[in-house]
Amino acid sequence: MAVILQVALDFVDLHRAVKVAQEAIEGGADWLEIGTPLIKSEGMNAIRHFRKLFPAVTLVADMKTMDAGRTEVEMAAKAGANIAVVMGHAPDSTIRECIEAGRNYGIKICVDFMNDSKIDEHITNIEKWGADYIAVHTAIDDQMHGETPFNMLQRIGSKVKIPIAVAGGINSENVLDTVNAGASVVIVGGYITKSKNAKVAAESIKNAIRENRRICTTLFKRVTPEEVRDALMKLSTANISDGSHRAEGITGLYPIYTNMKLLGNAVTVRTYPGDWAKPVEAIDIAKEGDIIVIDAGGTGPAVWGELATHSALQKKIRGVVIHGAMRDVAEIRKLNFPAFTKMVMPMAGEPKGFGEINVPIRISGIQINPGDWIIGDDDGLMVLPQSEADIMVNYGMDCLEKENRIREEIISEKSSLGKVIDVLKWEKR
Ligand SMILES: O=C([C@H](O)CO)[C@H](O)[C@H](O)COP(=O)(O)O
Repeated sequence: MAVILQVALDFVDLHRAVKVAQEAIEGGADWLEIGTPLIKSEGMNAIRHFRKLFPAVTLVADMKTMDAGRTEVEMAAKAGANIAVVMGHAPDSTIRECIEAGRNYGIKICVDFMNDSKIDEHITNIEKWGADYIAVHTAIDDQMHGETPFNMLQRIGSKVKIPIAVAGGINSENVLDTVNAGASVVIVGGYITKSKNAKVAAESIKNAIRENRRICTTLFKRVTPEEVRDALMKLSTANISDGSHRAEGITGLYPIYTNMKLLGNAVTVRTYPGDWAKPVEAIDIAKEGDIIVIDAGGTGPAVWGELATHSALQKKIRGVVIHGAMRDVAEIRKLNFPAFTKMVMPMAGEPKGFGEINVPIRISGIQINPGDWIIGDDDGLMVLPQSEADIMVNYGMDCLEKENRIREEIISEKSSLGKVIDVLKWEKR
């Protein structure tokens, strides 16, 4: 049996979901999923709308039912859905009610095991009760923490007789793994809905399956801690801030030239105003790829200049951040050495040797620990604690991907941000 491509329309706005659905169907998508966010935003009217626009397409209502199974399945069925989703975590009575109601109203039922440890012991019952599909699903939020549905799918693939659907970060690179592990329905959300061209994205999923090959993608995949540097190269400080619930960055320091990308792990220095001994010693301690982050009390005299920069370049240090002052800025610009500073002045201090290297420091209220990731660009500086960097990067990537799609919609439809995201509708009341 051919593998079915189900496109998960996880939008909050109907018009955007419709546009992606049209593109995806052109690209060969088989089923359309009215995603949970869309159902929460628009209710059953979303299903009615899609039924009218796509009369012949199988519509999946991702209700994520947890209770009142009969009522929710009846609503979805009467609105025009062909399949409704109940959670594997729901009480057994709710799952059974959904299955019964499904039979009564002529709609199929998919039991969604989202990161569910109960799945192994539950499968036999679910099949016995008459569910039509089982879904193995990794939540979007868990994907950001590096989780995937592949292990669970591998484990249960051979045990299940009814068709298995799989969801959670599926893209053109990994879709083959899901098919090889026994998935009959591949549920693809972000890879298609955030693509600049959903038709091309749907086609590449279909091609990967048909041609039994991995089609590489640089976006729409989450990173491990080892992959943080490469991913940060693609991101801006704004992406990181957005992804971390509008997290604040270091404020009051500025890049000495524009179009700069500062990226590396912090070697921290606490020194006294004008005392450049520890900053210079830190150059000998830092490794290739590091950034020296200096707290010099936010004032002059300068603790960094051209000779320090030449030394840093010898060691392939990626840049410097100074809560204090630097000098020789024209030369440092010519050397293309990324530097952020609070002040610029000609007067240097002297090397007294006070302070410490690689201790926690605070600049503008933001704590920086040795080893933290520092990213800087024209918008400012963000600090990513080492233990959370992969998660912050993954949420930042999600923001970048969403923005890419919105930008494309603005340009291709000669529209505006306000119209595309329906800003009036979402103003706070
Ligand atoms: O069902 C989904 C999620 O719970 C939000 O409603 C997604 O549609 C599903 O995970 C597929 O999306 P991607 O993981 O972005 O492919």
